[in-house]
Amino acid sequence: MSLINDMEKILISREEIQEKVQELAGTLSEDYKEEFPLLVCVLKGAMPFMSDLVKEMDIHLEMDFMDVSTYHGGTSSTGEVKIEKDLNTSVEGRDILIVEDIIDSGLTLGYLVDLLKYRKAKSVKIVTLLDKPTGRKNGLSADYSGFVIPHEFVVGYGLDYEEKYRNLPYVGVLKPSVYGG
Ligand SMILES: O=P(O)(O)OC[C@H]1O[C@H](OP(=O)(O)OP(=O)(O)O)[C@H](O)[C@@H]1O
Ligand code: HPA
Ligand SMILES: [Mg+2]
Repeated sequence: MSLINDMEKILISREEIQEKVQELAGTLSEDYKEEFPLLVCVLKGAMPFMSDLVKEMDIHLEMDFMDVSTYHGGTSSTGEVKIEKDLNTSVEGRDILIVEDIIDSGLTLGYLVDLLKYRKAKSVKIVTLLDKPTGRKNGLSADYSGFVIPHEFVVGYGLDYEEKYRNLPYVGVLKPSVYGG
């Protein structure tokens, strides 16, 4: 038994991810070489991306972690977000790079960007591995983006279905039978 048996298809292979992470890290290292950026990993999904990205960045940087949950429920989609774990570092005057696995509705990041600006960050930028523009409920866009993906629910490389599949080294779409269909 292998987890790959649960996949309908692989959208992005391990090799394609590795190549893209190196490319993004190179660009970021160039753009931030004069700064001492604070990389903010949005738990839990961005953990594998953050881990691989920082190892390819050849500049001084600081890391911190934040865990937020977004309430999409009810009839409103106001992007109300609850902070489950806050940063340990002050962002005032800092150049912040938010590291995300995916931007879908944009509500999580919309909230985070506003919060970090309110806390007087010098700059706030976003790097995301995946961008699903068809899901967007606000005008949010990433400053650095790996792959634009179609309107499908994806798992792997940090992304979960019921907390599972985050450990896959690739990004894929599950077979309908996995959802109990
Ligand atoms: O653009 P959005 O519609 O807000 O969706 C994107 C966010 O949703 C997922 O996280 P989730 O809140 O499910 O938590 P997790 O990272 O712990 O899986 C994903 O990791 C992003 O953080
Ligand atoms: N997969 C897993 N988690 C997600 C997704 C997705 O496509 N979009 C937002 N959170
Ligand atoms: Mg997340």
